[in-house]
Amino acid sequence: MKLDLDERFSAGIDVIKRLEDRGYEAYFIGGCVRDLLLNRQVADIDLCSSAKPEEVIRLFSRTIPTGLQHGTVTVLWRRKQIEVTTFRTEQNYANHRHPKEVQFVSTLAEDCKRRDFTINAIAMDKDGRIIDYEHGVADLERKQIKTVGHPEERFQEDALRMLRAIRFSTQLRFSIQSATYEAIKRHKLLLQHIAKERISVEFQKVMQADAVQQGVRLLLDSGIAGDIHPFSGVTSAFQSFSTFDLQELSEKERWVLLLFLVADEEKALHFLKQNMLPKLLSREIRKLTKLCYAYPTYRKATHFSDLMLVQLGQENVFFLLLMNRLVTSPSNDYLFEQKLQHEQEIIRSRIEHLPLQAIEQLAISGEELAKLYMQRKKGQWIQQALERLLLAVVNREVENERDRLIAFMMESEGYE
Ligand SMILES: Nc1ccn([C@@H]2O[C@H](COP(=O)(O)OP(=O)(O)OP(=O)(O)O)[C@@H](O)[C@H]2O)c(=O)n1
Repeated sequence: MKLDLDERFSAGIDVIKRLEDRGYEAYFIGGCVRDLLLNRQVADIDLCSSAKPEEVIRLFSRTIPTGLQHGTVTVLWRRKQIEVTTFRTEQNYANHRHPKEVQFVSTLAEDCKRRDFTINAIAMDKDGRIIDYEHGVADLERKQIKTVGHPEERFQEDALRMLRAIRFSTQLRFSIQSATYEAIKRHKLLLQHIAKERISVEFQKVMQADAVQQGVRLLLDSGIAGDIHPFSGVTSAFQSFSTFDLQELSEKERWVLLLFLVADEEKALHFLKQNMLPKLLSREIRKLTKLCYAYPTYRKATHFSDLMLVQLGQENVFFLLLMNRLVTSPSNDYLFEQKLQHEQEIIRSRIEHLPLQAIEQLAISGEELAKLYMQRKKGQWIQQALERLLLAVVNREVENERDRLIAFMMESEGYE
């Protein structure tokens, strides 16, 4: 088989050519070949080569020794980063983690034998010719994840591969070959030895995939979600999570739903922390999760008071409506979307008709209040006064005009 390579591969082709010019072998390998064959977006370009890391470093002017312990050097080539890994085996495993020292080999065939799955062991030369020692192309066609050689050996070498199998199955909507899957069930406890950062990278990819539900079901069925930290603390949340139509939800919504289903705020936030999501996303999820725990029962637009609408803001109220509808609707409710939209419409119209939409729109600020009452020490009373004014404006007891608000303050108890 020979493929046409477009510009995504051009930097890699240049690097291969230079290596070949110096008498080394080099090939595209792993995810880039797999994704090219599947017509998926190609992320990183990885090469494998007979050149040793120090030889790669010598041959290229700009390199980063990204993973010398695995024989990997990153070559910087025309604003692209190409990872070059020397042909190697997997040996000297300690505690089912990465090898202590790398063992180089001389042929591509041997290098392919040490790789995790057949679909990740397809090599391609610079002209687009496929070299497929482990019959990965047939497994791509069969849509199956199968280890190279004995699954036990591959999982003993690196237990994370069991989670990777579930992740690839979820991302690609592939099945897991039965011998591979049975070995996952048997050896799942080896995952206890894996660093939580690596586990969290794989789980995040499951949560991002369209078929997230398939992934969560596999995590449960294989026993990983029941036995392996950090999932073991929240197994029942996983069980109910797997019954939702998750595909329709954004990544953020999926996380908040899962955390809300934990039904214990502290436990949920602890689980979130252990998953090491990107900071911004994590902060947002944390905020929304806390909100869901603070307002667990507001599932109808009429259950929100006017004051709550202003205090929470439309976006947060919409989120609460969604979460509460999700956890209270039967999973086959075909009117789900219509009901949700109807509720959102009611909220939107109620907010529109309020005298003001946010506390910041009050015609007097906290600073102005502090100036008016110079004799008082700044403190909590300012916020309390603002909230009192907000309530009065929302209830139409006073108009949202500066002088009227001041007069209202003066009249009301405790503020003379
Ligand atoms: N535990 C692992 C990790 C990686 N690999 C090999 O190294 C390649 C590159 O690994 P990685 O970049 O983690 O994954 P990709 O297959 O490129 O997939 P993705 O980029 O989607 O993560 C894999 O294809 C596989 O051949 C492996 O054998 N065992």
